[in-house]
Amino acid sequence: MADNFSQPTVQPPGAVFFIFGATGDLARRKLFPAIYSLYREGKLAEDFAVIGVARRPRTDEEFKEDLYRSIEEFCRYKIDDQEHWGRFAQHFSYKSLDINNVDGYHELRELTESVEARFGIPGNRLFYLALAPELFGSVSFNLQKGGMLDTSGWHRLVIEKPFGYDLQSAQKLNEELSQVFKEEEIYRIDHYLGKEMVQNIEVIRFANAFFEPLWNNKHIANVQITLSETVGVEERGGYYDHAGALRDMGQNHMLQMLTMIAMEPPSRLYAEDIRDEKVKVLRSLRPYESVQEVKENVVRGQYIAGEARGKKLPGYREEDKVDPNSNTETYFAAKVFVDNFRWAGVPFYIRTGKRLPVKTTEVVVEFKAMPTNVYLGQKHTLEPNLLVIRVNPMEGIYIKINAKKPGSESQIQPLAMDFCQSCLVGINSPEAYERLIYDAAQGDSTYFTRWDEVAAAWAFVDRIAAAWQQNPSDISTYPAGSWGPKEADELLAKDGFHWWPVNGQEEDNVIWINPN
Ligand SMILES: NC(=O)C1=CN([C@@H]2O[C@H](COP(=O)(O)OP(=O)(O)OC[C@H]3O[C@@H](n4cnc5c(N)ncnc54)[C@H](OP(=O)(O)O)[C@@H]3O)[C@@H](O)[C@H]2O)C=CC1
Ligand SMILES: O=C1O[C@H](COP(=O)(O)O)[C@@H](O)[C@H](O)[C@H]1O
Repeated sequence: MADNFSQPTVQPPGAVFFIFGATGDLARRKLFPAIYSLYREGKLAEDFAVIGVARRPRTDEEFKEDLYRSIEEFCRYKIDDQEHWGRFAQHFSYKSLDINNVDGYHELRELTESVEARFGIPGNRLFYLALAPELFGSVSFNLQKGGMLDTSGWHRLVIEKPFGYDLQSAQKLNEELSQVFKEEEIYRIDHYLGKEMVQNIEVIRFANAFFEPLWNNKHIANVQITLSETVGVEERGGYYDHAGALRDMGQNHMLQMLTMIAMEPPSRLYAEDIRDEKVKVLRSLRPYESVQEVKENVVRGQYIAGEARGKKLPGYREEDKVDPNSNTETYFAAKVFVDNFRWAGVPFYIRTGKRLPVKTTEVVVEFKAMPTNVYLGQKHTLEPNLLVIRVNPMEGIYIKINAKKPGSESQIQPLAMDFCQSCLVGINSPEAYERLIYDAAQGDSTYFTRWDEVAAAWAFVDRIAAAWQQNPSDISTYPAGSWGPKEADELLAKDGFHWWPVNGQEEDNVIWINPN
């Protein structure tokens, strides 16, 4: 079955990939495995090289040992052919460098020129900054001063989130970067945009006559976007305690998913056309005008000690590198409106949190009730139709409809017609970072965020953060392993709705039709 999904491979032009932060967590868990998967699938030819950069001393051999371990542990492909591994690993070298030290870049340049000559690479350079954001400005200036951009090939800068802490700091960062790189050379990562099913939202919407005519306020009652995680803050307490759920997930992944659901069809499938439509959605978000409006529409919470799957879990304030008096939110839910013709009056409910019962990312589109329920006389309340897009870790879509219960006179039964993509593709579904690294090497910026999108998202989020700042300790709590503060349920109940159980759980009355 998996063959149905295979497609011809186009290899990007030869380039050197610089991983700044090559000894860090992101490189180890995501970037090296993604590069290996691309190579395994023939999506990288032999004319590429990777230069890892960080301060720690490493010989090339030690670096390759780190690489090997990272792939063994985190890659969806296992290393099963040592000769093939040798061919892959020869493309990697390491340079120990403090990125604030401009003199070191001359040595980096010499190393780069030698690998370019060795692999026949025509001066194309992709700089991936897997670094703390405070270093982004400095590394770009030093790349320029150190002569790393003096080549006839292209230069691209790939930067990780968070892009700033608020609109003001994001603007400052953007000004620094734009002194060295043009907007079209900057690839701002939001790894959710690299996820198969997030990209599929576009196709489901614009390639199906079933959905697009109904995709508006006449037919849709509400949209729910859930990004729930079972993990706590793990080793990232220092970063997270400063950021919180709103900045860590809300400003980027959640609003980006919302734009994919709400945007108008682009005139062509070009990066700028799609990004133009997305930014219009962000500009149409209704801003909260007062602290009171934020309180009425946005819920924040922090997990306290609890239990999941028989395991006791600590509260957020007991986590490593977290302030024991912290008021940082580990959960938020919001009611958001997109004030345009298509969506006027339709609430978008978004929620995310750490230490929730299930790891899932899911979009539920709830359709309005039929104009008249002709079955009412027979005491039937009709369930609303749902379109559910499962993003992560299960991938697929299902639609929930009402049908006659077989054999009964007129009893009505909800049916969920389920297309489980991950059941078909299994482990062959590419990781988001594979797609994004490949796209950046191809020069395709469709699934990267443009500066005006980032700025509009910060402008929206900053108002919430500012209102919270007025009353930092006004935060609800929820036991680790639960579905978050009860206020998040009340947010929907006030409008006559409820959160749909993720993965269709707890819905005993539904018959599932799953052809897999
Ligand atoms: N880890 C993750 O899952 C995710 C991370 N991110 C973002 O990715 C970026 C990197 O995160 P992560 O890998 O977790 O961070 P780590 O702290 O694990 O790694 C940071 C890296 O930066 C290097 N470094 C720090 N200072 C310097 C310096 N002055 N000169 C050269 N290298 C330096 C470190 O190496 P050394 O100490 O050897 O110098 C290390 O390789 C951050 O922006 C983070 O927010 C985003 C999403 C998810
Ligand atoms: O960007 C981030 O995303 C992860 C969740 O990503 P997923 O692909 O596993 O759903 C989150 O854990 C992390 O806090 C955040 O920085």
